Amino acid sequence: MASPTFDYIIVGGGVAGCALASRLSEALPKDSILLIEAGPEHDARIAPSMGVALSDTTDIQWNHRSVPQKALDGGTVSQTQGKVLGGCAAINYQAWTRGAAPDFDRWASEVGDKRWSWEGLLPYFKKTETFIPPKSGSQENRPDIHGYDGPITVSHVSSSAGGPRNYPLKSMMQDIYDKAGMPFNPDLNSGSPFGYGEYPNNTFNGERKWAATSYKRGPNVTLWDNTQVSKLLFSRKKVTAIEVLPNNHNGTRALVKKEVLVTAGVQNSAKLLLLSGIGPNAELEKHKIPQLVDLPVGENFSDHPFIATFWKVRDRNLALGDMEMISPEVDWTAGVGCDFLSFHRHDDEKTTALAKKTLDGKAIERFQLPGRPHTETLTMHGHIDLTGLLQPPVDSSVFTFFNILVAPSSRGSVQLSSASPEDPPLIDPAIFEHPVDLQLVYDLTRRTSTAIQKSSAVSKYGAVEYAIDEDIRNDLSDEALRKRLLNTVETVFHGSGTCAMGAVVDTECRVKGVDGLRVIDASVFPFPIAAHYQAIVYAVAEQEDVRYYCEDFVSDE
Ligand SMILES: Cc1cc2nc3c(=O)[nH]c(=O)nc-3n(C[C@H](O)[C@H](O)[C@H](O)COP(=O)(O)OP(=O)(O)OC[C@H]3O[C@@H](n4cnc5c(N)ncnc54)[C@H](O)[C@@H]3O)c2cc1C
Repeated sequence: MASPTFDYIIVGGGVAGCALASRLSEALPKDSILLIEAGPEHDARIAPSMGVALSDTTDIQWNHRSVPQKALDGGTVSQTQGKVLGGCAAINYQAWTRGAAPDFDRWASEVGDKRWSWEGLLPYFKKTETFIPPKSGSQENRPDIHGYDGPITVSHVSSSAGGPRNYPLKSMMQDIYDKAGMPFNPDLNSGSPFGYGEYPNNTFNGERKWAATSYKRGPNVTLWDNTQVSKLLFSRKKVTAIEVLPNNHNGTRALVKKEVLVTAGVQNSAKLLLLSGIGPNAELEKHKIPQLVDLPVGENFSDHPFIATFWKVRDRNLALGDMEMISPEVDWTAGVGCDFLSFHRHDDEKTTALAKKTLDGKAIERFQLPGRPHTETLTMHGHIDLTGLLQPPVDSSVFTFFNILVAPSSRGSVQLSSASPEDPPLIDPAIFEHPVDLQLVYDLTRRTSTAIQKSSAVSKYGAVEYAIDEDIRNDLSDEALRKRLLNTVETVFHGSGTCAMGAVVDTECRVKGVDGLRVIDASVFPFPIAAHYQAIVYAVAEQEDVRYYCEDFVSDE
């Protein structure tokens, strides 16, 4: 069979891939676009808000694990990703956060292009969403910074239509945040996310709103699902075709006239570039792959790891797993069982001194960047254990506190395990390797656990921490926190940076040193952003899409 030819080929039908396929097909109706996704087009488990989430191991995920982590005594963590049309947005927890304005302003100044600043990205954050403000803070919301006719419905616990969401432990949660000295923030997506606010999420009426179904594809898009791209082919330095695994789509090769957009996610975009000869010499030589261009592909990888604490309350029928799924007070199927999340900084003397002693150059500048959060907490009404190893107490209502590091200084890598495209990559998120990262997560966990002890969680509900050794229950020393860490550590799956802007791609997301190839996904973040990543990846894809059809598009560089 002759190889089919397309104007554009998009590799990876995740957040960025689906958004780009939709926008390009709308803007360039005469161009042919091939969207290739390694997983299936549909899966009935995705649409319900409580469908696939919380990192179950399923056949619509890559189910990768990290390499042994030095700071975890050789332990490993899940590094799963979505393998289905919609990518991780089909399996994620649906938190919708844009992050802090200073993070993007820093991004723009590091790459020398103000379109990546907060003001530069704001139109695209708006373009993505149909925003439904939280009822709790609507008076103080800023309508000017939200979008009202975008593909993704972004609601809040109090404003998502569908079943009631009066979680029985809600006011207790609020009391904990108050006791932790975290002020209420009426809009976590204003560019200043400090304090706690209602969980913004891309769920409405009990249904996930995600890339694959919310972004419509025009008739000029051809979809090859269940098809994994194994290699990019070049003539001199111009990309000319893609190859797929021999047993996928009859092993058909597809030729490209204009561009290939790699949107395969932070792990697989790097893997594909490396398999195609784009990467560091030493890494390619190890696998006998001829080098096309020498770029630091796969370096600069990071993730957002956490310590979880688990709490059992005295009364029953107050939390997910211990109540009817649908009751007059709460319909657990109406959305993710989470009321609040919050972001914080750590400018205390001890942390600042450690940062100054152990970080330098860009790392210390980023750490000290005013207005950039270092950590986040997220509270869930139930036993939410991502390790899958901790048993909840029988017949009890429980809640979980995630103490998350969102500004890691540690950097790891994504490398090849072999030259075979069928083998998973070697993924090293370097969790908590940097001493400042540990200090931050310990401080946050101390702060939240102390607040819980002082709050109505204990005085009214008799909360007791579980899933820890008896002898450290009241101990919040670094040693005791390390035990909690080793027991509960995972990440919230916010990988980024393996094809960083500035180092691997330019500010148009074009891969340096070759023609006709872009990477557009979470790989291009130059450093970790203090947020959950999907809203940012949508905005990156929306922003990048403008380059293709806006003829009077003028660079401000
Ligand atoms: C369990 C989990 C929970 C999360 N929770 C949240 C959350 O609550 N809020 C939030 O904002 N973010 C969350 N995230 C992160 C967020 O979803 C991702 O950062 C975001 O989806 C990344 O988008 P992307 O386009 O870079 O990649 P992806 O969405 O991962 O898309 C990549 C796509 O490419 C496909 N692909 C890969 N390799 C190939 C190949 N060789 N050929 C063809 N196709 C290929 C994949 O199958 C996938 O569909 C979560 C992630 C996970 C895994």
